[in-house]
Amino acid sequence: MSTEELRKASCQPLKGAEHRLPADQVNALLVKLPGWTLLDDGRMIGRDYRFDGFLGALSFANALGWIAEQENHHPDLELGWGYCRVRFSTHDVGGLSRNDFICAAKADALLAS
Ligand SMILES: C[C@H](O)[C@H](O)[C@H]1CNC2=NC(N)=NC(=O)C2=N1
Repeated sequence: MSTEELRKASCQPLKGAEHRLPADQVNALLVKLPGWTLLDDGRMIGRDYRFDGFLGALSFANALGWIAEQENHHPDLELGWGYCRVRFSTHDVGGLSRNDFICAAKADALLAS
């Protein structure tokens, strides 16, 4: 899947370990999302976004929150002055699913010019 395809895709309800992506697919998708890294022994992806102040970080977190509700797929967020730390994993599969990469691409698209 290309970055553009990920950005346009919708999350699907996924439950069960059979939906967990194998390492080769994870690595192939990560290549499409520069800035995102593998965390937690490959069970999570994350990216730290930088902003000029607090309001930028807060606005980004709010926009991402709206997307998360639409997609029913939710990030772990940590924010403060100048940064928003985003983490995705799929609790319902016990690791990474396609949904994490779709939402990561949508998060990036919020800031793309
Ligand atoms: C019941 C509800 O649909 C599920 O728990 C959804 C909600 N949002 C979710 N978000 C994330 N990141 N992983 C999930 O497994 C997940 N599951």
